[in-house]
Amino acid sequence: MDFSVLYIGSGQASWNGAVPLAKTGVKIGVIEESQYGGVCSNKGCNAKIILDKPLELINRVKDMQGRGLDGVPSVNWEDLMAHKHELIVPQDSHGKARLDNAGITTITGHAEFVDAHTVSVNGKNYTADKIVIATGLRPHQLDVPGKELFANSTDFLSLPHMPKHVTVLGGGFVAIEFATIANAVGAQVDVIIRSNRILRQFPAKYVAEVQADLKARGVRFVPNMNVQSATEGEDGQIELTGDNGFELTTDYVLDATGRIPNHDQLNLEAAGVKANNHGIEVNEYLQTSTPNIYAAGDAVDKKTPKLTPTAAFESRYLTSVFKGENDQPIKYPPISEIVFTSPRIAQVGVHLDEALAQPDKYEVTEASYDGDWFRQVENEQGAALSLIFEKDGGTLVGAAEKSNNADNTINTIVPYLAMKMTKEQLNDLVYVFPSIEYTLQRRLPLV
Ligand SMILES: Cc1cc2nc3c(=O)[nH]c(=O)nc-3n(C[C@H](O)[C@H](O)[C@H](O)COP(=O)(O)OP(=O)(O)OC[C@H]3O[C@@H](n4cnc5c(N)ncnc54)[C@H](O)[C@@H]3O)c2cc1C
Ligand SMILES: NC(=O)c1ccc[n+]([C@@H]2O[C@H](COP(=O)([O-])OP(=O)(O)OC[C@H]3O[C@@H](n4cnc5c(N)ncnc54)[C@H](O)[C@@H]3O)[C@@H](O)[C@H]2O)c1
Repeated sequence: MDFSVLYIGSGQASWNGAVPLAKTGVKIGVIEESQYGGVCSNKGCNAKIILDKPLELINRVKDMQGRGLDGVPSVNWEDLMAHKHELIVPQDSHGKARLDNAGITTITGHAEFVDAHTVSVNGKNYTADKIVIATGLRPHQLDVPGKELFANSTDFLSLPHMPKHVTVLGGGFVAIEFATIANAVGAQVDVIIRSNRILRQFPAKYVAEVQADLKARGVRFVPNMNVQSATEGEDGQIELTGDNGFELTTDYVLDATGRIPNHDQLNLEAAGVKANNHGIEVNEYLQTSTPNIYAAGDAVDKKTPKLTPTAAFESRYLTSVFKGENDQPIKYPPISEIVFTSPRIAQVGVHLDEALAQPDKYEVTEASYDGDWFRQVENEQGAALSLIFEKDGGTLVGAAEKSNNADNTINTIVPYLAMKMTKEQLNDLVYVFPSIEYTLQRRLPLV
């Protein structure tokens, strides 16, 4: 065999486990058809957070007007895009160097299965004892006449100039994060959603508040609407039609209607690997229907959120299995999630809406920050934290926050949940004062 372990895809689900495994002397190959490091590094999280940064800063500056700060800066999209390129373009070569430096053989090209132990790339066959499918997702394209006029998330992340009128299709993570960015940069933004709810996985109450805030800033939402066609007008604008005679003329359409698995291009049948529209089917050891073939990250059909930290966790889990250090099924810790709106919404553990629907099982307390002096230093209004306790035993099992600092608060709570800490133990922790964490501790109903 050419390799002990051969990874298809070089994203978070691959390198996080492949690099430490290679360092133990195991012979490893990684195949990548596009950019090394995968979506998050090159056309996902990293690029997005660079474009979001000025918005976050501007919102904080707005809150401080008349409280020590005068004047609100505006976003220079072209400069911001140049800054993004400067940081993101090298990620591909850094991603490859990370593998090369660990002694991993990198193979550039499109991989397809020949059989359960053989993968073909550019007409050459490579054999391996074990193969890990870590091929991720690609943007879904709405199937309507004129769909070629639509841009996707990758296009938006390299948009040279912000159009005057941006129309976003979808109400998920990408749709709402990018609508928030386009609005802050000065575009008129319309968001067309096929249902009447955006960001379904986040607490309805906080989502409604964020949506109301976006509306107040000029974002228009078109609920319960299916786009039916797009045509290009003479002036280069895009004319959309939809249900019940709906028409909209716009400069730019971002199709943010979700992401679909790449496994349809892997010739899985040759290896006997089962998959469906949601991803590769795996057992609780991330093993596919063919025992020597595993899958990790976004490529997997799973209930766990398809995020970078979960992909990295699964990759590290597989390494512990391959090293013979772990014979247990994968056991996910509480997974935290955040949507980068302004303010952010973040959550971990039991979801707030699920807890509110089961009052016999959960006790929910909401701690408003409006009366908290430290949170008022930045004059943020309407920030709130919900804590979910199991009635039986009183353990903290979930939390959700809507605020500029939601990421920090939820990250602070992650170990509380993972270590199943009691109220008394939480009370005994000592944090820097003043700080977000100290404030959080005072908001917890501890004793
Ligand atoms: C716009 C956007 C913003 C995001 N923001 C966040 C965020 O803020 N936080 C967060 O946690 N997550 C975010 N995500 C999700 C995150 O990017 C993914 O969860 C993560 O990249 C999954 O890693 P992965 O390794 O499973 O797959 P990927 O990163 O998709 O890597 C798969 C790799 O496999 C390669 N590949 C596919 N098929 C083949 C083949 N046949 N042969 C060779 N190579 C192949 C692909 O080219 C790709 O490089 C975002 C995603 C997008 C699109
Ligand atoms: N902050 C983050 O962590 C972050 C940010 C961006 C993306 N991501 C990840 O990337 C992935 C993809 O995000 P996304 O926003 O592309 O997908 P999504 O699944 O979050 O949202 C897709 C949206 O498109 C709509 N939609 C789907 N099919 C449609 C159709 N035929 N017509 C009209 N609307 C349709 C859905 O109702 C939904 O509102 C997710 O797994 C997410 O976890 C995470």
